Formats: sequence, structure tokens, C-alpha cells
Amino acid sequence: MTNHDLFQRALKLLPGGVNSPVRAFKSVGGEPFFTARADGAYLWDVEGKRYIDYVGSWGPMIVGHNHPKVREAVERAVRDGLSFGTPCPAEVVMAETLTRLVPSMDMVRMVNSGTEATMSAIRLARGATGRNKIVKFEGCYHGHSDSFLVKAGSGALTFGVPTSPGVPAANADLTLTLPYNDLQAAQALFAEHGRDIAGLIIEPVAGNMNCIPPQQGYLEGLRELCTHHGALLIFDEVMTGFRVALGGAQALYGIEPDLSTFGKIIGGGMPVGAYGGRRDLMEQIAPAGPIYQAGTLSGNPVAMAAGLAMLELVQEPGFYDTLAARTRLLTDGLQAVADGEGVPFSTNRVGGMFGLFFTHEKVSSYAHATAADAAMFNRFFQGMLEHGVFLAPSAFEAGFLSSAHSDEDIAATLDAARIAMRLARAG
Ligand SMILES: Cc1ncc(COP(=O)(O)O)c(C=O)c1O
Ligand SMILES: N[C@H](C=O)CCC(=O)O
Repeated sequence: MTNHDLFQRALKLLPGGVNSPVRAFKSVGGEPFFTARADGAYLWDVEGKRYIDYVGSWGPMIVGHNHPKVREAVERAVRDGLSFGTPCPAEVVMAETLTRLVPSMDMVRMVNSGTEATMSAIRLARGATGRNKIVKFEGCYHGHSDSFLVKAGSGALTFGVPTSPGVPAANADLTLTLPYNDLQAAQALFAEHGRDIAGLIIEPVAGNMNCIPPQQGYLEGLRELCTHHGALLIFDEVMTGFRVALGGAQALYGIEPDLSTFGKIIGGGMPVGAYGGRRDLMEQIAPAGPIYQAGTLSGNPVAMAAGLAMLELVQEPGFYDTLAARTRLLTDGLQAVADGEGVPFSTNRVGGMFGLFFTHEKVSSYAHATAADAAMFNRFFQGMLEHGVFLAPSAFEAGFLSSAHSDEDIAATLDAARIAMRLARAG
């Protein structure tokens, strides 16, 4: 069984041959490989080729793939059944863990994906404020519900459909968009529409137009604006939650949002999302209150077990310091390689998350990110892949490190980068 054979079979039955657009290699060229197994920092494809993996299942695998403690927790949970349709003890432990680690969340509701979490959070914002408009940022991605597929990042940006066909105009009109890291633009928008805005949702570190950290004072400024205008500040921490720090970006930057959304890491690799926040808001969710939201498999016992095992591992002393130091080793190393090869290149990083850009500029906005040389990125991507390093197959996705990535893995990555940078430059 080869990657090519599987992709040909998949193309006949799955749109684009994949179950999520970013997995297809459409923008970088070529065909995706099919993973047979994963362990630690590595993926192996069905042909037996090994890759050092900087995608990490798009963020969740912060302790590496197939970590024994996560796997054993899942195995133990599976023995007791796969899904109950009644409350189970692990949901309560998960809620206790999340609300302890994320102090802005007094209460939490578990769901099955990041999309469900953000979609539910804005319903709550609208229901609680009695207002209809929401604000999001160009290049930020909050899952694929209608309100968010407006100037969206991730695959929507990669494939040139930031505002998707199929989103009714009436829906899109309620979504106001802003440039990321531009506080003046936000002030002007609130001055005009403030009394109609239910909530502002932001990736506190943008990760779906590649990785762009917030500028100093930016998140604080948004917090003040929302408070002043009676709009809810929603941190979408589906990617940044437990990725940039224990407790997420809100812990790192010391900002208290009204609502937060989580996913990825808190599911340990299983399909999980969560939204939570102030008690007076969360008590408006059914059946405590009138705002409806439900899920047949929500709080699934196996998913809770995986997530809890993961959350235990990231609480080990020094976990985030070590992860951040390794990420720095990688990005500094890549910068040195690029400089040595005379390739225009810059990097961003926060905790275990990083961005690579083929430009001399330090990237701090959507405009900078989209102006970087995507063709160069594509050639670099192919060179790295050829030499056994898997980066996200798009110039508009962040990269992720895990605690399983060793100094040797990073050294091997830099060796591959020496060749790939030359390919990128060659054109
Ligand atoms: C910041 C952010 N929010 C929401 C989502 C949606 O999550 P999911 O793909 O689990 O629906 C993602 C990733 O896809 C994300 O990166
Ligand atoms: N950028 C997306 C989420 O973070 C990637 C995951 C996906 O859409 O499949």
C-alpha cells in the first residue's frame, strides 16, 4: 500500500481526498502522506518513512504522540465503556481541573470540537447581551461555523476562500472584522458600533495566519474597550490553551476574558472542546438557563480520560520552560541557517508554538504574513519533507513543538533546513 494509491482511492470518495482541507497538500503541491503510526516526536507513513513532526495533530500532541500515560488512561477508560449518555465522574474532574487552571472560568461546558466551543460561546454572548454583532480579526480562525468564515485564516486563507460561499450574507453582515494588532482600528469600530456588539473573539496569539503574537498592550486595550462598551471579550484558546503556558495565553499575558474556548490539548488527542467563563454568564446555558446548547457525546469518558492525563503531564514542574527553550533552539537555529544561506527569513515564537516567514520583516500583522514569500515557503516545505521533517503544509499555519522533541531532533531538523533553504532560494 503506497501513499499515492491511498490518495487515489481517497480522492474518489472524500472531497479533495481528505477529511479536513489543511491536510491536503494543495497549496504546497504534491500529495499528502498517510500516517500508519505515531510515537514521540515522529510520524511514520504507510511506506515506512519517518518524519520529525512539527504539526502535532495541529496542536494537541504537546507531550508527543502516543505518550504512555495518555494511552494507558485511555485503555483504562475504554474497559468501562465508550459512551454513557449520562453524566460520568471524569467530566466533573475535568471541570474542576480546567476551572482551577484557568481562573477566569468559574464554570465550563464540555463539547466535542473547537468549532462547537466557539460557536456556542458567541451564542452565549448574543443571548446574554441581547446584541447581535460579533467582532473577529482578519486571518484568525475560530472553526467553521457560519459567523466565523468571514475573512478567516487557516485553510480558508490557504485555499483563497476566507469568506466562504454558503455563508448567508445576513449572517456574514453580523460579523465585523478588524486587522490584528491594530488597537486604533478597534477603537474606531467600537466608537461606531459599540452598542450593537455582543462580543469580540480573538486568538490571543494568532496561529491561523501563521504565528503572530499580540503586541505589548494590545490585549489590555481590547479588554478595556469591551468593558467600556459592555461587549464580552472572548479568548479563543483552542490553539493557545496549555500550548503557550499553563492556563493559556490569558495566564501568560495576565488578561481576564469574560469567556474562553478550549480544544486540542485538553482532549489529549481525542475530539474535545470546551467553553467557559464567568458564572453569571455560564448559568444562562441550558438547562441552568435558557440559552440552548447540547451534545450526544459531550463529556465522553474516554476523551475526558485522555485530556486529564495530558493536563497532568503539562503540570510537571518546568514543563513550559523546557518547551519554550527547545522552541527557541529551533527558531534561532533556523534563523541562523537562513542567514547563512542569504535567505530572507524571520520567525515568531510563544511557548511551544512558532511561525516561519520568508521575509526580512518581523511579522506582526496579517498584511505582513500574507506579504511573505509563499512560493519560497512551499519549496522549503518540500525540501524539509524530502529530508524527513514534516511542517504544516501551508504558509498560514503555526508550527508546534512537543516535550518529546529532543536536541538531536532539532539538530536533524537544522541539517535538513540547510538543504531546504538552498532549494527555497533557488526558485
Ligand atoms: C483558534 C482555533 N479555534 C477554533 C478551531 C476549531 O477547532 P476544531 O478544528 O476542533 O473544530 C481551531 C482549529 O481548528 C483553532 O485553531
Ligand atoms: N489551523 C487549523 C486549526 O488549528 C488546522 C486544523 C484543521 O482545520 O484541520
